[in-house]
Amino acid sequence: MKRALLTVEHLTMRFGGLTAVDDVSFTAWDGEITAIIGPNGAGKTTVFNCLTGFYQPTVGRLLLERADGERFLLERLEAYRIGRDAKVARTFQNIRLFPRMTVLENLLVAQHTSLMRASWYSVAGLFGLANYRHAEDAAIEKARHYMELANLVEVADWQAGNLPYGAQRRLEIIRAMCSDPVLLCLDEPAAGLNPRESAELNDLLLLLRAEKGVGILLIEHDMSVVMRISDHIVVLDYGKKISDGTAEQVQNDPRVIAAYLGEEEVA
Ligand SMILES: Nc1ncnc2c1ncn2[C@@H]1O[C@H](COP(=O)(O)OP(=O)(O)OP(=O)(O)O)[C@@H](O)[C@H]1O
Repeated sequence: MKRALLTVEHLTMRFGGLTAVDDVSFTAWDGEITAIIGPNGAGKTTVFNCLTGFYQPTVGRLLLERADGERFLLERLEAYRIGRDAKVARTFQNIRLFPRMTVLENLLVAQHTSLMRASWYSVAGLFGLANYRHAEDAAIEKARHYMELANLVEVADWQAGNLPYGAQRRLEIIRAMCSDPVLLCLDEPAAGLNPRESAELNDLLLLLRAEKGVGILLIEHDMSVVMRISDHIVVLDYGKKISDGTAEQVQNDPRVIAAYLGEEEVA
């Protein structure tokens, strides 16, 4: 049965006289891929920024309900608690890896918090404590597992900044997964990718959904990605929600065709 993971109610964000997001409500279901689409300036990134604590919404309730029953009102949490406690992870439009670290090191840094906890936040923990060694082994194993899913094992020792662009995008996504999120928010993950890299991105996101059951919320302009992998699409235009449904429903919605997609792209 479907379970609501994120329920957005009446989200409104004003910047002075400009209403960037205007009374938007939608649900993202657990274990599903939900896309937020819309023309430039429609308010997509602002929705993400409200969800991840960069902006305090002017109005609205952002309820995250985890499978264990814990509930979080994201609009009341500071950004670090949205990541740490509510388990919402995010990537950005521009890639933010550590370019001089290797692929593996990027994935281990992402698990820094659990490693520090195992070391009891003290250098004593680093010298021979079984607890720490186990945590370190587990972190390497988790990194290896995600590198396999993202087809990055062979480049584990490459500096991240030397990877092809598509591989950097996939690394960023699996780095976010290393924090065990329940909701993964991806801001234009296909931006700048060639068709082959977009297909590899699709494969990775479908694998993460199938194997990890993580809920994915993505902003994307690339319709070859959106229409192929999304379970559910929310369309914004001038800050308002104009459509909400499956890829087929949204593609056939005259308001979407008029506002955004254009008949050519729909075909
Ligand atoms: N911090 C801010 N201060 C003032 N206006 C802002 C701010 N952030 C966003 N806006 C405005 O809010 C509107 C929505 O912007 P937003 O970036 O959310 O759109 P978007 O749908 O993500 O666009 P794009 O597809 O181009 O990234 C735009 O008019 C933008 O100029």
